[in-house]
Amino acid sequence: MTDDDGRIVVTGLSKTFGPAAAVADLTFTVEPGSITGFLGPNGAGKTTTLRMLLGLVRPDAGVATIAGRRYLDLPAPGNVVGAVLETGAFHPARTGRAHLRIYCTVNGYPHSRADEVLDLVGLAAAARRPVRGYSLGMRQRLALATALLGDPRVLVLDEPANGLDPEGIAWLRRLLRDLAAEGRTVLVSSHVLSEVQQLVDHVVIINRGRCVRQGPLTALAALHGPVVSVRTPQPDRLHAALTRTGVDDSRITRSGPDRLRVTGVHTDDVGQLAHAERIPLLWLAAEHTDLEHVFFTLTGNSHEAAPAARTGA
Ligand SMILES: Nc1ncnc2c1ncn2[C@@H]1O[C@H](COP(=O)(O)OP(=O)(O)OP(=O)(O)O)[C@@H](O)[C@H]1O
Repeated sequence: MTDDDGRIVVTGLSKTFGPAAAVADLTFTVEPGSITGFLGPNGAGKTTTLRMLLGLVRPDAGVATIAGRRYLDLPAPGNVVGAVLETGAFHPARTGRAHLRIYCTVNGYPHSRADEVLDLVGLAAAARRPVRGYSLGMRQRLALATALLGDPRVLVLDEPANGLDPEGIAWLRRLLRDLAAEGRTVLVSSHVLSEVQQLVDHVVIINRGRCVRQGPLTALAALHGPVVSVRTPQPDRLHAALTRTGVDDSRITRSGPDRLRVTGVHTDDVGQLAHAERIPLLWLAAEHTDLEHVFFTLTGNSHEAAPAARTGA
C-alpha cells in the first residue's frame, strides 16, 4: 500500500440545486494514515460532497478522486472505498449477520467475512438478532461493518458518532485509530466539532459549500490563541486598561458580573497590567482552547457559540 493509493482529492467541486449552491468550488485533500474530520454546520454541503465523491450525485463542475480515480471509474470500488452515508437502510426482520452475508454474496466475499467484521465492530453477540431490535448505536456499528466488508483502503463515514454513547465514541476512536495506523484513509463528517474532536487529527471545515479551513486539528487550536479568564471587582477598569494596551474590544467579553474573558493574551500580561493599574484581581486563569468556539467563528454561526461563553466558570 503506497500513500497515493488512498488519497482523496477534491478539486473545484460545485453543485447547485435550484437557485442555491450546495457546494461551491470546493477543494481539499485527505491523506492516508490519518483520521480527517469533514466539518460544517447543518446544510453546509457535507452530504452533497460525500455523495459526489461516491458517484451518487453528478457534480456541475470539478472532480473528486479516490486513489487517483473517480469513484465510478474504480475497477473494484468495494475493495477501495467503504462508505456509510445513512444507517436506516436495513431490512428490520433480517439479522445483522444475514444482512452482511447478503452483501458478501453480492460482492463475492466469503461468508466468513461477515463474522470477521461483526467481531471487529463488537456486534458478534447480537449477530443473530433481527435488526429491528438494534439501537441507533448498534445500527451505526452494523453500517460500519458493512463498509468494512471489502477491507477497503479508504473509509468515508457520514456522522458516524451520531447515536453512540461516550463508551461507543471511545470504541469508535480506537477502531478508527487502528484502521488509520494501518495506512488507511478515514474521512468522518460531523456538524458538531466536539463530537469528533477526540476522534480526528485533521480537519476540513466547510461553510456554505466552501472550504474555510483545512489542516491539523492542533493548528486549529493555535488559531484561537490563549484565552484568559479573570475575576475582578473592577471589570470596567480592567476592560479599559486592556483596550488601551491594544487588545481589540472584540477579544474581551463580560462573562459574569465581575468576570472577563479575554482571547489572544496570556495570564502574565493580564496580571502585570492589573498590577500596574492597581486593579485588584480575585482570580486569574488560563482556559483550555475552546475548539467549538473556533469552529463557530470560522463558520459564522456565532449564535450557537453558547458553550464558549460558559467556559469562564
Ligand atoms: N437533492 C437536493 N435537492 C435540493 N436541495 C438539496 C438537495 N440535497 C441537498 N440540498 C441542499 O443543499 C444544501 C447542502 O445540503 P447537505 O445535505 O449537503 O448539507 P450537510 O452539510 O450535509 O448538512 P447536514 O449536516 O444537515 O446533513 C442544503 O441547503 C440542502 O437543502
